[in-house]
Amino acid sequence: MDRTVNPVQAPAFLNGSVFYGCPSAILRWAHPKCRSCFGKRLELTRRRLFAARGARLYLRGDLVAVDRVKKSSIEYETGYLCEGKSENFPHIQTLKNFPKEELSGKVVMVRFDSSILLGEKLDKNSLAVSNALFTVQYLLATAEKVILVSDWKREVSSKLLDSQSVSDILSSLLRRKVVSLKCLSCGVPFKRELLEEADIFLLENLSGFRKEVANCPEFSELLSSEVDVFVNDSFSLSHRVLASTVGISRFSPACVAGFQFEESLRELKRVLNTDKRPYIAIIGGANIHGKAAALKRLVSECDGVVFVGMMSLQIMHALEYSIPSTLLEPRSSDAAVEVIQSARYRKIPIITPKDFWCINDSPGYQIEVIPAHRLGEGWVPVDLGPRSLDEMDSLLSSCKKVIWIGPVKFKSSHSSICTDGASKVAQIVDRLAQRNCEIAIVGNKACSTMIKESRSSASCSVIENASVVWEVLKGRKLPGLLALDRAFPFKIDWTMAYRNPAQPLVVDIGSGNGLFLFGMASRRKDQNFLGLEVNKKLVRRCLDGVHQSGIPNGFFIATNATSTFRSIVSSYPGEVVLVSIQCPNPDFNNPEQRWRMVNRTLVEAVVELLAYNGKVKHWIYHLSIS
Ligand SMILES: Nc1ncnc2c1ncn2[C@@H]1O[C@H](COP(=O)(O)OP(=O)(O)O)[C@@H](O)[C@H]1O
Ligand SMILES: O=C(OP(=O)(O)O)[C@H](O)COP(=O)(O)O
Repeated sequence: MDRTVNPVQAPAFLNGSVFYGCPSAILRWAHPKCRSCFGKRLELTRRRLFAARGARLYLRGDLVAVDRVKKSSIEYETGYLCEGKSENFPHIQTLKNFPKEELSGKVVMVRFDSSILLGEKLDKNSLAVSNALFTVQYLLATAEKVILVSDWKREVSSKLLDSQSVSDILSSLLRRKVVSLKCLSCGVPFKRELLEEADIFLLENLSGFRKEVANCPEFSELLSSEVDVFVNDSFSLSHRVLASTVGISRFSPACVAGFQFEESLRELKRVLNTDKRPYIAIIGGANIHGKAAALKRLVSECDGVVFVGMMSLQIMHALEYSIPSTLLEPRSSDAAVEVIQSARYRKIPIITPKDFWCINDSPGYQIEVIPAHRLGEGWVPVDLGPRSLDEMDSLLSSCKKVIWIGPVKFKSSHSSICTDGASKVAQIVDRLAQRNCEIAIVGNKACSTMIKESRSSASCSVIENASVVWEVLKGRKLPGLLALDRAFPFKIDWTMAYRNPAQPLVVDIGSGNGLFLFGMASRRKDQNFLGLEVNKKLVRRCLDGVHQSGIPNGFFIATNATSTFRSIVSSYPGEVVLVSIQCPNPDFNNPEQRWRMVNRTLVEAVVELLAYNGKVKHWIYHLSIS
């Protein structure tokens, strides 16, 4: 793929002349506003820093060098990284918008979603299946070779699914011979001649490779051998960092979303839309502690919350109902109290079941409807009771949007007893759909119950993999999505950027007005300097400066460095010896309000790409990662 994209649509200005007297030269072209603000800004930043209590930052008074961050020394934040309340989904590259002529004669790899194409009950008429098949058929018609890759359960309904049987299933779905290709287990990149045999191939089952889950760069590189364009069509894996979805974007000249991926992203946006009011969330499932951040967000956006699964018992415990300790989840009480407090603060109803179908622990157990306050008497809830369903029905009757996320399910070894609470919730929701209420269904069990019970033709937004939605609700970025960021240049022509692109590279993230970069570049002619800055105007001005001064070792790209650092820097032919991050937004006190430049995605990419003995520098203060 030879397409070169300059993200600022500016030519690379290199006229061969040498750049002298850097500081004054910079001040000549730097915007007057930037000049006068610069000192002030640092002072303000310093003050903000002191104020940021609890943040693990300390001042050093000047530029400090930190030894290369060792992977083992990083203790990643295990809580949620809130990066703004709105999703800020990146504008991804899509197959639909990818120039057809760029596909011609190319080898394209499709990472498909086995839960769609190899599902036990495959419905060829479903939108997901037809979109997934369309991606492959479209590529068969436009590209030269198609390589399919996925992970799948080795056994489905006691039938062993080896690569050959999956090839056969795919052959019959696509009405085209799919040939199995065995190259991953040998660990050697395959030769292009191997592709002469057919038009479409299937690689081995990725679930057999630990390097896939560990996102090993060598494995991503192996996967991408001979691949010109990578198409990700497995949206349900977007919350995970896999070699075949995220790592591969480092090695593929172009990465785009397939038709099914694009449609799922659209669906996700519809699910999260909060325009219609009143908006009620029906929340099922367990693990209130792990979902605390997501629940806080739902409570902050909804006009009412109804708990229908194990989480309801944790909330009820915090509301001082007597709940047997065997039904309480570890570390659940703080999260439950926070959810209740947030709901009270917003004066929105928080509904827990008023009664349950329960079994007792006596021999030959009985099943009965028991009011919520009697749960402590040896009764074990197995389903929602009729009063609970009636209350839900009346609360929902006037709402205009409902999200149902998570199963109506209680922890019980007697779950085979079918009292059908989930079906009754689905019937309530279906009646709302018929009355023009916008419906979003999230999670496998909620979706399958809804499909079974739906009598209306009204459409619902559906996301089967609840984890993706929970992650977004927690405020996390989806790594699978970031890997398809449209801002990713297909390929940077480094020979246009630098006179000698083999020199060691220094990257300044958030290069702003370029002062630092120009200063360094004039002093160290033996290194190249790259500024990554999100503000396009500043970048244009910096590129003008490069042009006017003829500096041979400085270059700037307008981009969101957080999501594109990996893709841009990984294609640099030389070593990355220094990454400098100056004054990253220190406003830790109110993370929800601000876009955080330094986050897990960026730190991981820096750690991965920095040369051995490379350094990370912070201006004014040092961000302690441990
Ligand atoms: N994700 C990002 N990618 C590239 N540059 C960024 C990003 N976020 C912020 N910047 C740039 O980094 C510089 C410092 O940003 P920031 O710490 O937010 O300070 P300020 O409060 O001065 O904007 C600014 O020039 C800003 O435009
Ligand atoms: O919908 C859900 O599960 P499901 O897809 O099995 O029905 C849950 O919300 C998923 O939450 P979990 O990821 O904590 O199991």
